[in-house]
Amino acid sequence: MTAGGFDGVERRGLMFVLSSPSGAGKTTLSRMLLEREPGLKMSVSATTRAMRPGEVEGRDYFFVDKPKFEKMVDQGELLEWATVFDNLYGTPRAPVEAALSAGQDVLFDIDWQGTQQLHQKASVDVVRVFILPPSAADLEKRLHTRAQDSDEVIRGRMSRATHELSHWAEYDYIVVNQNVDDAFAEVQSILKAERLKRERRTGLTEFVRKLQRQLEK
Ligand SMILES: Nc1ncnc2c1ncn2[C@@H]1O[C@H](COP(=O)(O)OP(=O)(O)OP(=O)(O)O)[C@@H](O)[C@H]1O
Ligand SMILES: Nc1nc2c(ncn2[C@@H]2O[C@H](COP(=O)(O)O)[C@@H](O)[C@H]2O)c(=O)[nH]1
Repeated sequence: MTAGGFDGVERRGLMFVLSSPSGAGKTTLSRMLLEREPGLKMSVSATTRAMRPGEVEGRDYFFVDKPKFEKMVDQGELLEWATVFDNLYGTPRAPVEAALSAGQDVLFDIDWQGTQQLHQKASVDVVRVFILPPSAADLEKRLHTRAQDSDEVIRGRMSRATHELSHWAEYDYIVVNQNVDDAFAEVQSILKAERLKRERRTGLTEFVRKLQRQLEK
């Protein structure tokens, strides 16, 4: 099955990826997108990282231990996976394939390594968006304001930010998340435009043929 737009033209589902240095705002923007964009489903990752206060099993992540994660890798259950900040993270394959074949678009909050793997597997269906913080000071402030990681973890994430940033040019779109509403509007516009791309819209040929038949009458 394929997704249908407001105009009823069928199209292939897409994989919408948000990446950024930790704390730039991917989770915030993802939640806003999911609230306001019907037809978009979040890919919930598996991770060996410890659960943060307020996180919910199966909503934020599937929290698994290392042997379980390694078994998922061995059995080909992950579409992509990577080591990030000394923990393992990966995308369960089955829910993504089920959502795409049910005509939904899928949203991913994954790092540059996972994005490269997804792009290698399904390049035309992957839309890559990189979120930048307005400044290093803002990034650090956001990690502290979130108040979910220790100072040591925050220091580690800040020191990895330069490396994460170095991958910005591998992305299709770059959004600076200064004001969250402005950044959201930009991300939403990207999704809307990508949904309209001719090559995804498998129903266009039939739609235009029908129009032509009507015009010939
Ligand atoms: N434009 C913004 N202005 C101020 N604060 C923001 C903005 N966007 C997000 N935040 C806040 O910054 C903190 C980090 O945001 P968020 O958790 O969305 O980042 P993230 O990129 O998902 O991080 P991680 O990669 O570690 O999961 C949160 O407390 C969030 O509310
Ligand atoms: N390659 C993947 N990266 C992932 C996945 N799920 C999350 N992530 C990235 O990990 C870091 C840290 O996340 P946090 O929740 O511990 O703050 C962040 O950059 C995420 O985008 C995944 O399945 N694959």
